[in-house]
Amino acid sequence: MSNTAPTPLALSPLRRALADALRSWDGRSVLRAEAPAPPADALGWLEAQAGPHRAYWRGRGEAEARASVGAAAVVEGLTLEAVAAPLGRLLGALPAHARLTATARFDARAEGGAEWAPFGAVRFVLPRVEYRTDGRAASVAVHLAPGEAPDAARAAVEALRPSAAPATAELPLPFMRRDDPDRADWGRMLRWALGALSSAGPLQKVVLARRARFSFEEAVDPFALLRRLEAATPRCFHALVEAGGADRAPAAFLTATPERLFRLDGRTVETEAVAGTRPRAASDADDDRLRDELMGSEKDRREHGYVRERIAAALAPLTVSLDDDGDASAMTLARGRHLYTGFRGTLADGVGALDVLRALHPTPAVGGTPTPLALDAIDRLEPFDRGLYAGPVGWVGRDGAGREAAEVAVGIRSGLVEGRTLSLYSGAGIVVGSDPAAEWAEIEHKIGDFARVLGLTDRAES
Ligand SMILES: C=C(O[C@H]1C=CC=C(C(=O)O)[C@@H]1O)C(=O)O
Repeated sequence: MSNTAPTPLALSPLRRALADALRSWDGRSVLRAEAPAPPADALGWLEAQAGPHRAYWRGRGEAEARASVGAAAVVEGLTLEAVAAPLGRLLGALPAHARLTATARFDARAEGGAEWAPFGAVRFVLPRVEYRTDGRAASVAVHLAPGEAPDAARAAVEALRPSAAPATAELPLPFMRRDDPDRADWGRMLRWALGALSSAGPLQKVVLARRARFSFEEAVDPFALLRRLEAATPRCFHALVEAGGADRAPAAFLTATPERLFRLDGRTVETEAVAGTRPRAASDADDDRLRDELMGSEKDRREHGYVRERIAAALAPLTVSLDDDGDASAMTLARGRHLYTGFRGTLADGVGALDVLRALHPTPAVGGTPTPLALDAIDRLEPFDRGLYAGPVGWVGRDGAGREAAEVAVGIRSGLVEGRTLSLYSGAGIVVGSDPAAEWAEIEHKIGDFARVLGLTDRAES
């Protein structure tokens, strides 16, 4: 892949595309002017740009990556319900290919930690400038929101910077690690949860998470980190979202998640239950044994079953047809395996991406069963704010034919970079029969993707 930059000369097509688009713009819809650009590494392009709302997205198994900077419009609020009306208007004004980046806190009701404040609760952003490439061809697009002055787009085009060469330097090693909860508190949390699960009460499953916070001598480069994570975690969604930064470096949320919350292509919706876990092993024989153990585990199937049941119940009122895979299969990742069941349906008339998002999030893969009781238990037991961890992250918008389209992942296997601090988050489903030590180890293995690219394997997996 070439790292040729969008030099001032290469901006001429975009300037012309913008001038052409402005001539026919009615000012009431979103303007998108797009022109070919030299192919570059999308993260390198993004790293070089200055401005707020830098974001990156590559769908699972997809060649195309999109990087964006700035905002032509931001729709945000405290809940998904609160943004429904303005979001609907903005989505209705989008042309083909245009997307809004989407993020939401795991639990909008939970009290937010200061570290997550820059990200807001629910946020949809129409990027000012977007770069997309599949590694062979590339383009740059600029947007204007309804009613905006054309100069906002012209200035953004002139402010574009040449791509940065991908960083090759080693990532720094942390000098300190702090776990919230620590092992003793994890034991106490699990005892409480297992007591509630085995009582006659209605709680059947709760997903409990941990945070491991690493301190470094120097600032962590989120772009270098994500670049290495992408290489280490094929078959995952990769996203980076920056927020804040007026008076200090912006915070960056990163995820390398295997789990899709949903995908929308016109009227077709796809989703999946992903729950039940085993690590992979180095030898084929051990790897096969662990796979068979997962597939045959009554406890993991139960954990998985709650997610399947909830997805089916949540989508039934929104769809005219809904099929699932039947039996669960194995989702095989670079270092781990999950039980997986795919769902595919056709949405009823009038149902859109936000309805699907509201119905599905949070599934019992990250919350529990029944959802409200599980959220209360998470709020009460976890000694940190999940923020965007396990929340929806992705995009909603239009495909190349102008149909409604969306892809939203579940922001697990994620981290928050704040200057010289990196916080890693992962959780595990707890049901009757869960073992606290095994669940601690499962989470340690899940944060291992990040830990490995940081050169921390021994410390993180001991
Ligand atoms: C909640 C997480 O994983 C979920 C997804 C797959 C398997 C899971 C499990 O087996 O516990 C979790 O439900 C996480 O990685 O933070």
